[in-house]
Amino acid sequence: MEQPFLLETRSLSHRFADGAAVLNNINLQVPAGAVYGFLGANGAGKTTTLRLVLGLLKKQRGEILLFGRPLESNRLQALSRIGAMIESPSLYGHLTAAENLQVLQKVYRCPEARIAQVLEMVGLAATGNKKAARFSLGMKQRLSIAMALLHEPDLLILDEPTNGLDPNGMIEVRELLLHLNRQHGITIAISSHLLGEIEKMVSHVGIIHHGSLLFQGSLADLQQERAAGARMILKTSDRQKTMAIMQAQGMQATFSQDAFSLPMPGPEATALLIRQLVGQGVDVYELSPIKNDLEAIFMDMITN
Ligand SMILES: Nc1ncnc2c1ncn2[C@@H]1O[C@H](COP(=O)(O)OP(=O)(O)OP(=O)(O)O)[C@@H](O)[C@H]1O
Repeated sequence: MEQPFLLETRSLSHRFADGAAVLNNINLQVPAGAVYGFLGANGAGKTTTLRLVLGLLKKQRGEILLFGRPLESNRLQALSRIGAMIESPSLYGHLTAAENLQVLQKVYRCPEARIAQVLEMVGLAATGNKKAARFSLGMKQRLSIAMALLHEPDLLILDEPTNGLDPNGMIEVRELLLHLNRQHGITIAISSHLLGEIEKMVSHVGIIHHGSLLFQGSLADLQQERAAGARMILKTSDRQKTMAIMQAQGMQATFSQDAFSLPMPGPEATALLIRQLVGQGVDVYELSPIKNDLEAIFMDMITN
């Protein structure tokens, strides 16, 4: 039977020698063909997870499966199918893009023609004699991605590849990754703390918080989950009357910082609420849904 996940972890946990557990039972599932966004704030445990997956850290508890087989019994073969960028790019500034790639091409012993191919794939084919030190940060990131692509991997694992980039650089990298996924069929796992940025490119999301996976699924699943828990903000001129009217309608509202927050009612219940408020002389200053993007979902998930 074909294994549907290129990367999977089961109950992966980790503790550094000097401290508390940093990963608790992480069950990542990266389907073939996905762009999987691994989201979490700084220190949530993304890099530790990715380092474990690549065998850069010694596994303590749980299982890691790459291409459907345990990492430990299949390490070299699995890693030969993975391109990774974990730490910030280590490029030779005094070399051109092609020369940087030549260094690795000799290590990997892949055909020299592959260099021109990957330069083309990442949009650096026209950089000629320009030294890497003079590249923009976005170009440097793309060159690092070219390095990760040199041995024709099926899976790219990128730790915060848009970190430190300006908006144009982020767009460049995002478009490149989408191109690699759609045109070259490469599955991508990308970590980020930039929620708005990643939302535009991922098909699947895993959200990690304090070492635990809070959510995993497709972007559509996440939005659905969010819609089920959608809330709205209500500001009026009279707190007591408003609360009484809402309670009479069976609405569970909370009040803080001069506004009510309540589960999004249906259109009829909303209309009735407004009619009753106005009918009892209460002015409605604001009635608005809480922003429904990944950022809001994430905030919801980490504050609840
Ligand atoms: N070598 C180490 N020794 C001890 N603690 C560590 C080590 N590396 C990471 N940590 C701790 O483990 C936790 C998770 O760190 P990790 O780097 O995995 O988070 P992250 O989500 O990748 O965040 P960032 O984006 O800041 O790298 C943090 O509390 C961090 O301080």
